[in-house]
Amino acid sequence: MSQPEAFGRYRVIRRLGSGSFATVWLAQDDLLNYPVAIKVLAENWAHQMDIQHRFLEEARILRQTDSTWLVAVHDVDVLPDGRPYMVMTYADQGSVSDLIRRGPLPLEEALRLLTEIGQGITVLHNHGTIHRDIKPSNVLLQSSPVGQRVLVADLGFAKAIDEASGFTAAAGTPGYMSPEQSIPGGDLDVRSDVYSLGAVAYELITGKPPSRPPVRIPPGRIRPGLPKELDDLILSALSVDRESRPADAKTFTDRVRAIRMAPNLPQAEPWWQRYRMPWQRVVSVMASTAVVLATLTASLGAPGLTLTTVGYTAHGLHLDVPSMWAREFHTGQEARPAAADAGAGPGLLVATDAEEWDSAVDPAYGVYATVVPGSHDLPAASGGDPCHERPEQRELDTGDWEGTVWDWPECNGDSSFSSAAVHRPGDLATVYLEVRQPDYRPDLVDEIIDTASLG
Ligand SMILES: Nc1ncnc2c1ncn2[C@@H]1O[C@H](COP(=O)(O)OP(=O)(O)OP(=O)(O)O)[C@@H](O)[C@H]1O
Repeated sequence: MSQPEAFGRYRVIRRLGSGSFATVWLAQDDLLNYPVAIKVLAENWAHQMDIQHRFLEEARILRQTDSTWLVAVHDVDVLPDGRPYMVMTYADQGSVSDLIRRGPLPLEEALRLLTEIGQGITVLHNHGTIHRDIKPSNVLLQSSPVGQRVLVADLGFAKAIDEASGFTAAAGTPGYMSPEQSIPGGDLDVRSDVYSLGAVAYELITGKPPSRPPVRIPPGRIRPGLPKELDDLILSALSVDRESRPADAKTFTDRVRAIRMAPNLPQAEPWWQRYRMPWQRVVSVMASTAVVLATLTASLGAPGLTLTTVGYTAHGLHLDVPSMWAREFHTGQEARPAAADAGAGPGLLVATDAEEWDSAVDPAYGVYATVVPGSHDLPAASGGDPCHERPEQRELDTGDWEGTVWDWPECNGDSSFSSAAVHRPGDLATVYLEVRQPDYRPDLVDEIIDTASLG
């Protein structure tokens, strides 16, 4: 769509973005000397009466609710070609999704944002409206004299359109939508929004949305040190059974506020996202955990990734592992039976939780490594199938290390698992490794292998 000069009295400055159903423009109200955001329904939808009706309905709700925590609609009109548009408050600081991408938020900041989002949704619930598409990209941010405030936007318009246009597919955004939303025509109530609030809370705190329901990993597993009440609240909001969720946005928000106001709110340093921190901060965090991590040092490996060097002196094996996994160390950890059958003896385990390393329900993230002397091959290393399905097998050559990697991109739902048997040309020893990580990143597996050294 080419840039129009103006919508009515509003002079267009630039396009802010497009969604599935509309384009949003930044414009200037020259009369009042104020910037506004103008959302114009896309041409292909604009001539369907039911969709026009929904568009205006969204504008009406936002006009009527007129809340500090919701995007305000100042005006609506129709262009000469029939496309309706609404004139909204301009959110000049992007969205919560942009904010999360920039790095981990201090817990206090995450809870403040969550409280404000919850207040916005409470206003909608009091108005008898279900948002239906709460996610970080639909929560906008605006500068205010006291800092920054949240503006909840986009009232589930996409969902409304799907219903209005008779699509049978379920709509919403995976990761944020409640299980009942994935049933086309499923009956929804305010507790669907409570589920999404739980998902947004999960992402604000851990940096990533929860897995598909049922969600089994509490946020405190990814960001240790969270108040237990917060873990419990988020998991209850994410319950598959909506009877187990907080009754509405207000109940949820009141509980977040109480946790935030409690004396001695912990920092709950975000281990999982530490690699996103600025470098200086990484150094100081590493220094403060050096006692726990014994003789380890921090180094930067892949762009943006903080690695901790670990050594297993029994085998002269050293390798770098992501610092956020290096919480517990076990030397002498038994190899998986199939690997043991192929000659792998006990090795080094570095993980977020050594006891849960092999748990199918709630696995820990980390790296297991051992050395098999006198061997060039470990054909059975992938056996024993920790993930109950066939792995993807690939050959690896890092320049230093050669061998085979077996990947299970989705291992029991909540993590990815890889095992590898690699050797250096000329060495009569094989290094056997396992990596369990939250997301499937084969590049990370390869990088860990690449950092290995023997001798
Ligand atoms: N009031 C606003 N102020 C500033 N930017 C806005 C405003 N409203 C929307 N935007 C931005 O405009 C873009 C398009 O928004 P829109 O709501 O149409 O779609 P979306 O939410 O990105 O996608 P979809 O509707 O398909 O889920 C987004 O990048 C959004 O952040």
